Amino acid sequence: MILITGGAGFIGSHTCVELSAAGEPYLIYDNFSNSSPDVLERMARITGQRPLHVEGDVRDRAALERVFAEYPIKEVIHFAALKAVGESVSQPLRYYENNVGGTVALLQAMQKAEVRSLVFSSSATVYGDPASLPIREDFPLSATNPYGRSKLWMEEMLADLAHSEPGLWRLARLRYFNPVGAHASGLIGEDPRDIPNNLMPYASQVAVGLRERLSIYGDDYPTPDGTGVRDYIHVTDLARGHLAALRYLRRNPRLLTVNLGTGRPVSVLEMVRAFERASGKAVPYQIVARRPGDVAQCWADPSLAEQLLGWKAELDVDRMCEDAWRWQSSAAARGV
Ligand SMILES: NC(=O)c1ccc[n+]([C@@H]2O[C@H](COP(=O)([O-])OP(=O)(O)OC[C@H]3O[C@@H](n4cnc5c(N)ncnc54)[C@H](O)[C@@H]3O)[C@@H](O)[C@H]2O)c1
Ligand SMILES: O=c1ccn([C@@H]2O[C@H](COP(=O)(O)OP(=O)(O)O[C@H]3O[C@H](CO)[C@H](O)[C@H](O)[C@H]3O)[C@@H](O)[C@H]2O)c(=O)[nH]1
Repeated sequence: MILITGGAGFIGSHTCVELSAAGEPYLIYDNFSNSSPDVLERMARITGQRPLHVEGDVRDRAALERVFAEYPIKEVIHFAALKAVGESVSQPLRYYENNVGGTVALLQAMQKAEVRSLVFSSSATVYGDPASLPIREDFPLSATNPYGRSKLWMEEMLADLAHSEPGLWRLARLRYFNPVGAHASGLIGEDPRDIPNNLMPYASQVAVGLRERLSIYGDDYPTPDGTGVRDYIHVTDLARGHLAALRYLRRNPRLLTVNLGTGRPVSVLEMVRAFERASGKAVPYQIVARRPGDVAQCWADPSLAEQLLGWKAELDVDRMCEDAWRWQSSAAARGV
């Protein structure tokens, strides 16, 4: 059985659905701080079975120890974290406590239970402002905000742990690029509680009429159309990457570090146009000043993941937008 921390969240719920399809048993462990138990019902409509879950916090080591004692857990996928970059700047201690503290407690509980296989959600944010593109895993790392620093520290903690008990730990550090889209059923997707920080959920809310217009943060970057360029990856492709990483770790007791991206650069304006095509709705926008801390361009060299895991992203930007739109325009996303 696989323990999925943060399994009720955006990427976690999609990964659970893929695990169900692959016949892999799992247990969701989530405190619902950024998700709702409703998602469990919607996942059941996709998989045919309500997922097993325990409500709990990853910082609560005693609760985790009970979970390891009670269920036959052999592997962990660790999604649980706070992820809003701006909020991490104003509340750094909350981010370090939740993300770093939660990961320490989880790893301690794992060590005690002799469970030594973990797939960890890292982020392309660990590359800071890359000196060249596409980004390979051996590029220099840096952090520009507390969220990014928490990811860097957790990556380093995992490396220290691997060195402390050579050959025992099976650890994957998956560096996600920009996850977007939703499940093809329209039943699960990204569900931001407040005003969305990220491009795709914001554009979706404009298209559905919840917000008046999108602000595009700068059109004077050194990019083909002046707007920021990213590597958007469909959340279902990303979810499948976790299965590939688990299977790799089952064969290889080592520390794995891979990019999960498509390798295809897409600008903000290209994304807005793709979203308009997919939704048939206009996405009115205004150009505003650059957002502090944004890099001009960021996209992956995804070849290591293909070579080691036999995984590559398959779904294109049009499909990402169609699925995001199906989710955003569904009753579930509107909370009705
Ligand atoms: N979405 C992105 O753009 C992105 C990019 C790179 C990396 N990541 C990382 O991927 C992971 C999943 O992200 P997501 O987009 O699915 O976020 P999300 O907020 O939708 O999901 C995270 C889940 O973890 C839960 N959680 C948070 N703190 C917890 C705690 N202390 N104990 C138990 N549960 C807790 C939340 O309730 C939520 O269900 C995170 O680690 C995030 O940092 C996300
Ligand atoms: O309302 C918006 C929101 C975003 N953008 C632009 O759209 C692009 C993508 O921005 P997102 O906020 O969607 O994503 P980021 O690349 O800034 O960051 C995301 O991906 C990173 C990894 O690359 C980190 O994981 C981070 O946590 C996660 O939010 C950027 O050029 C940004 O300036 C806008 O123009 N308007």
